[in-house]
Amino acid sequence: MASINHPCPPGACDYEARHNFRAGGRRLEIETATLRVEETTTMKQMKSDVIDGGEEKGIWLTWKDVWVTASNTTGKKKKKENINNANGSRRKTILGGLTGYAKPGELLAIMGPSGCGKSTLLDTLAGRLGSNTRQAGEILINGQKQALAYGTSAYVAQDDTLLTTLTVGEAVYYSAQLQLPDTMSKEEKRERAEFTIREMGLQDAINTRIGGWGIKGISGGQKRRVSICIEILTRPRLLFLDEPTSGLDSAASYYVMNRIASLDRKDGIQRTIIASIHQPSTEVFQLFDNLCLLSSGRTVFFGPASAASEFFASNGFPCPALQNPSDHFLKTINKDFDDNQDIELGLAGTQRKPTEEAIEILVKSYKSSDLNQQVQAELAALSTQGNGMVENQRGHASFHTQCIVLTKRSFVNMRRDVGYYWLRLVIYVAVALGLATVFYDLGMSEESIKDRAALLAFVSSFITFMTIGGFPSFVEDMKVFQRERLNGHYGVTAYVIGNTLSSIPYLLLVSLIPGAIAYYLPGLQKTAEHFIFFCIVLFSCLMLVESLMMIVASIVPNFLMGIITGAGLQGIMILAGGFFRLPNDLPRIFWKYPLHFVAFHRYAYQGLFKNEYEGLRIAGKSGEYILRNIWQVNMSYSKWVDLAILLGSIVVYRVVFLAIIKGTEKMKPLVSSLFSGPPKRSNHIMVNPYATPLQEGAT
Ligand SMILES: Nc1ncnc2c1ncn2[C@@H]1O[C@H](COP(=O)(O)OP(=O)(O)OP(=O)(O)O)[C@@H](O)[C@H]1O
Repeated sequence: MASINHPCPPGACDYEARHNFRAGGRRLEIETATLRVEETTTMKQMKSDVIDGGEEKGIWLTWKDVWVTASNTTGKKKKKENINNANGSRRKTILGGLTGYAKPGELLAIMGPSGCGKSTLLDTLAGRLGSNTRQAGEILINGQKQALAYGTSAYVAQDDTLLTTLTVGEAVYYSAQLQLPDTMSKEEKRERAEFTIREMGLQDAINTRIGGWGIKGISGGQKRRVSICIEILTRPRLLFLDEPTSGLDSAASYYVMNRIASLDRKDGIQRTIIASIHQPSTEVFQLFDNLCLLSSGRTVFFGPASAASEFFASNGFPCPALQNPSDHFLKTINKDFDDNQDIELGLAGTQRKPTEEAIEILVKSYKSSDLNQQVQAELAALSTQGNGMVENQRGHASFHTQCIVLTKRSFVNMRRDVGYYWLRLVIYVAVALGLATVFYDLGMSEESIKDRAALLAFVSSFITFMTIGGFPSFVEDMKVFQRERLNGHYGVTAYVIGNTLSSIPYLLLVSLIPGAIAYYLPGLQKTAEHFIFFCIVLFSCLMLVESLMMIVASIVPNFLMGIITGAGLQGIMILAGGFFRLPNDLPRIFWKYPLHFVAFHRYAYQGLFKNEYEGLRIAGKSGEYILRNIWQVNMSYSKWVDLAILLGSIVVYRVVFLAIIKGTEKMKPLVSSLFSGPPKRSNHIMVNPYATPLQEGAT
């Protein structure tokens, strides 16, 4: 039997799960052997990257007495939450005075029950806390207070934010092209991408689409591994992983964690790796150098992972035989189900709180333990022996390469995402057919004066209005951008250029086909010049609405709120455009000045009206007369000026989009520094029936 060849390692109590993967294990071992052979060229390349980039320094990360509070969104003080109300404000304490360190060449695991603050600790260390949080305490990198430059560290977030239309291979390869320096050839980048994909055991899914809502693609566990692949492509010196093994079976978890833990060995650079993790198997647990065990934002244990069992045993909580130690730790400190247990045991309403007592014993014991003293000593030593400022030595693809790759990737995504353009094209064609039948063959009667304008106003306002239908796709796009941007994959300008250029062919297509139907069947001016002008105005309006929606997506990244905001803004601009209420009849305050001049609809209406009426004589009236006296069009400049204003507005909208993203990035650290400061005692009272006296450092 295969089990003879794969005996369960001693001390591993979760052997059943792994033995279920015996065959898989054998296959993976063979793959590992193949990888070992193939590693040589890729590893050489990785090494030379490092040498090219200069001397790589390891990163020592230390944190002392870190507190994080968040505004209480419910507004109500919940019974068991740690809510600060000493100064009248309601803030929930998420992290209560954590101290620890992470060293190069070591893997620090953060463990604890769900909601204990693992992700918050990772976010705090990585400088990614949300705007409703406040932090206090000292976080040092190589002994100094410094912000890590984009790209020095990588963060694998809990959610897998990926472009669902790409295949696994494409997602990783595009990312390699964006992140790896131009000194590497395309072939080398492809090799690195393929190597990393195999490292994460994704070779069989390389040509499978990632998939998402409505499209079945790779599994959740495979998505997790794609996210990890993308972030380890450049072998960052500081790597944060938020639950890297969620969704993975125990064998895959082991291989993934093993590859992550052994990143150092591949190129000889010592990496600092911090991972929050749920339910590690015994084998995975053995990969950890240090363990930080949290409960309700407090440290239960920090120290060598191998010392945790002894610490629990010495406090009266020995790990039962044949039980996975990590399961035992979590079970001992998880108090979420105490009430259920009480109900099951018929003790509801009594004072039985064994888990809370256990936690208090462990927290107190840890505080007074040698382990804690050792952490303080390490901290003191690390803060003096650090290597100073960390330079971002990671080479990037050039701006030019970033623009080209982002344009290509976005083009492919737009082509494959039905919701981006294709669905809109179908709806536009249907609406254009509707318009063509309603306004068919307008002729030259008196009524056609009004009908022509109604048709043109409908096309330039309502057809373009429907662009908001693409908003969900814009939001998904923005989410991927935000993840990649936070990890320093590319610049904001390159993204905006890529996004703009890639959309042009589709917008031309959706202007031309429905445009031709809605233009020729009603019998508008037939020359090519008039039709081309009409299409360019339609294209400009679509581009403007799309730019407006991208601006909205960057500010309001929520489907419903974004669509409501975008629709509201457009509705107001349409009203002020000068068709539904003529320019001279618009109320002067707000609607005429400034809105009529700001709303791009004014230039679209006036340009299209001039394009249609100029040169015509309808029911005895000249086109110029109709424009000036009926539609109150400003005739002091030509239709081409209206078009130029529309095209210029596209540039302005895109620059605004760029400025908002850049501004948000610049403002975030400022806002966080405003809200962070020396810890105040009143800010961190942890209301708890077993509360220990506050440490002095937290005052
Ligand atoms: N920005 C925030 N605003 C308000 N509450 C927050 C915020 N961030 C985290 N919290 C709260 O802090 C607690 C810890 O959250 P966190 O995500 O860090 O837990 P976790 O240990 O990573 O949980 P899980 O293992 O389930 O992912 C939770 O109760 C969460 O609701």
